[in-house]
Amino acid sequence: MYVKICGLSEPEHVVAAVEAGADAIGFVLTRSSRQITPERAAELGALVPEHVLTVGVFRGEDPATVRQAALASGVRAVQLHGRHPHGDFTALKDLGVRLVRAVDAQADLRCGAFDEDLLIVDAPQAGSGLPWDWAAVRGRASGRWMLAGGLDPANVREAVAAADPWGVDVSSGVETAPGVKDSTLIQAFLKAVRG
Ligand SMILES: O=C(O)c1ccccc1N[C@@H]1O[C@H](COP(=O)(O)O)[C@@H](O)[C@H]1O
Repeated sequence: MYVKICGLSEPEHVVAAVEAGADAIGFVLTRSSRQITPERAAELGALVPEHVLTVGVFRGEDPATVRQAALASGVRAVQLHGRHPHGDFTALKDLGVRLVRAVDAQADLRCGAFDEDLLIVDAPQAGSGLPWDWAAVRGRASGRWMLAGGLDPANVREAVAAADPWGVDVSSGVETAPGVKDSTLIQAFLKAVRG
């Protein structure tokens, strides 16, 4: 099970996620309480080994803005959250990073349909921490797709059993307050997923 821990802003939490076995780490580079600058993301990314994917999270920005922030931060992937048109992914194809499409369950749920490398199926309200009807996506998404939205160490096994995803993605569920990550919760999440 592929695991992405998102919305990191402090070195200790980046190190905790890597040591706990995360496959991907997300830095929010768009307007949010979790937003960090591309320069901060570059500092944090320097702590992440090659085999772990660093992901810059964007929502609503145009491809030129995404490109600029991706280059400044050095992330290895960009996540376009929401209903970005196919052309936004095409425009970023030459950037040399992985492309991640993050959408709600009503969108096209075939990973690769927009030339993306990874797909995230999220709650209607991204980053809210609110659980949703995970079972509704079972059998509808295909390829390398991650379930997100309201996951935490206590419910992630139930969510995986309900939706049968290829991976999982969490932010709020490993925080003690909005935007405040907790290393113990990060470790507990990885342990709950991997057993
Ligand atoms: O986390 C944010 O602030 C955010 C802002 C803008 C777009 C996406 C955002 N987060 C994404 O939401 C899910 C995690 O949701 P949850 O907090 O665990 O319910 C994940 O895909 C993040 O990348």
